[in-house]
Amino acid sequence: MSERERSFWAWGYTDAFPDEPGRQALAVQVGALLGREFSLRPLPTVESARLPPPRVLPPTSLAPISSAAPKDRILHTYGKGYRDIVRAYRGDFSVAPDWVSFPRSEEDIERLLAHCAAEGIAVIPYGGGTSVVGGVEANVGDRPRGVVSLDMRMLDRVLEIEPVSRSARIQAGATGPVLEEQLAPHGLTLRHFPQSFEFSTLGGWIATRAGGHFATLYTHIDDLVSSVRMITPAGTWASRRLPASGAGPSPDRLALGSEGILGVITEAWVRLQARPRYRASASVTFPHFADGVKACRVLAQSGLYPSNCRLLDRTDALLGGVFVDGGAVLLLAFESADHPLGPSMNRALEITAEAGGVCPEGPVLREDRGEGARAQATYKQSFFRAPYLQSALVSLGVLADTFETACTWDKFEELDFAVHEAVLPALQRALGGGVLARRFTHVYPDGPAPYYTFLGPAREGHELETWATIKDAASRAILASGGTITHHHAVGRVHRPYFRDERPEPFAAALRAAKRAVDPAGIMNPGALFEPEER
Ligand SMILES: Cc1cc2nc3c(=O)[nH]c(=O)nc-3n(C[C@H](O)[C@H](O)[C@H](O)COP(=O)(O)OP(=O)(O)OC[C@H]3O[C@@H](n4cnc5c(N)ncnc54)[C@H](O)[C@@H]3O)c2cc1C
Repeated sequence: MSERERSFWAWGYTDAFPDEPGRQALAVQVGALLGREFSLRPLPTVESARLPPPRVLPPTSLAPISSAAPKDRILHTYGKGYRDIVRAYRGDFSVAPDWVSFPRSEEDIERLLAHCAAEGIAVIPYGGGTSVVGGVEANVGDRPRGVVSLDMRMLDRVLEIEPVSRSARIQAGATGPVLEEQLAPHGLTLRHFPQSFEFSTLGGWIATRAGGHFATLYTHIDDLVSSVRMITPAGTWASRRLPASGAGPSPDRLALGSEGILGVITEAWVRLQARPRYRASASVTFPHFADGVKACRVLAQSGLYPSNCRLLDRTDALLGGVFVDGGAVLLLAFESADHPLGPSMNRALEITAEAGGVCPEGPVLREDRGEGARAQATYKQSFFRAPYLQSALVSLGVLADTFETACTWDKFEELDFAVHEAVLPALQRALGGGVLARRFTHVYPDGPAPYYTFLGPAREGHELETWATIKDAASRAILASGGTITHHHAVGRVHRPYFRDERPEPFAAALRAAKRAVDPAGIMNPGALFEPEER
């Protein structure tokens, strides 16, 4: 377990949170973008946190693995979405769980679930707590007598590596860095890098169907899992480890995206890859965003499968501190453990040039010789800072959040138009202005995954209502124009009403029936995916 202290309100470690000069610089940057001045607000202290006393306490048999200490309850109250950070910044921990358990074995989990089922206490599986959709929030309706947060951090080992099939059996509480560190000496990687990699866990990725950093091919955890082990209140759900199977509906597919409502995922066999040796990268600028969209579609349908194909509009690039002389920039990359990538990159640049893209600096081709850690180091530099900055923005009085979707290529233009038509006026009405930036995080042969960031000057004391208005406008626009309510952030509690509109009703009935079968007392994460009273 890490010695470093995690912030009780913001993203990440307290020692990595931007210092005062860093926040001043951010205030200047965001001030220039939003056309007004922002000043530093005082940072909250844990002493000012308000939380109710626990309604129930762990029984003696569970006491050695449990804690009802205020600090532990505070740290397990929220995920890390905008509304979580705002509530924690305000010191509002009114929905804190009654206690937190840290199981060390599957037997501990079985004992905990049996106790909670008998006593009518809700159990919320907790991986890294990086949910941005209220997935770990103890907002569980009126029925449960109490709420336990079940933190998986003690179960973080790579248990077995099977090199012939390039697979590993890994415990669900392993975070990205912890599991990669254990795979590195074997020259292997899971190669799953969500932006929350530093804290999110294998179990959380499976439970939310996480999407990794790579733009194409094996980037979703769905494709990297070959079997799952889950402890449900009704018994152990363990699938067989197979490369593929046509034996009826897949038990893994039901565990994937189950968001803690069926049971606790304890381990999984995952498919590994050799660490990449060859890399190629290039930046391509387009006069208009639409030109970049066209290039991405042709690239996604070309069979080249770039590892990165991240199209940023001008505002999105500016948010990352990059000025683009045009309407969009495409960050293009390939990587392989097996073969040099010059030909793939050259063909990709022909495609982007046909769509009007220019790559003045040309591609960069690299070959790593046994420097397995480099992928992670590069990833760290470019990716780890961003979440810290989002929390820092809250402390400057900036409303900043993201939302994401996926749609087919034929619907993208209409969806993008509808999102702008809905969000910009909502920002104007609520905050007197703001900006909306967009990018593609993933591209598929049949459509992109657009990802939007909105920012505006928050109205102090009204942050949550304003956020809800903008989020609702964006979500409705997305659903009305053929997108999904989430491409990789999951449903949780925040997307629940929109998920209801997206899913077929017979499927919802089947899922509710599956939950009743494995969780007859209805204790597993009530309120995620379904209304708490929906059973
Ligand atoms: C800054 C930031 C960047 C992010 N970037 C990405 C990204 O690039 N891609 C992406 O997909 N998501 C991203 N997310 C969202 C989030 O990180 C993912 O949903 C992630 O998969 C959650 O993992 P976790 O371990 O933190 O799970 P938690 O947040 O702890 O839990 C999420 C849900 O899974 C359930 N759960 C957790 N562990 C288990 C288990 N062992 N068994 C059963 N249920 C469990 C919980 O009950 C909850 O419903 C980001 C979030 C933040 C804050």
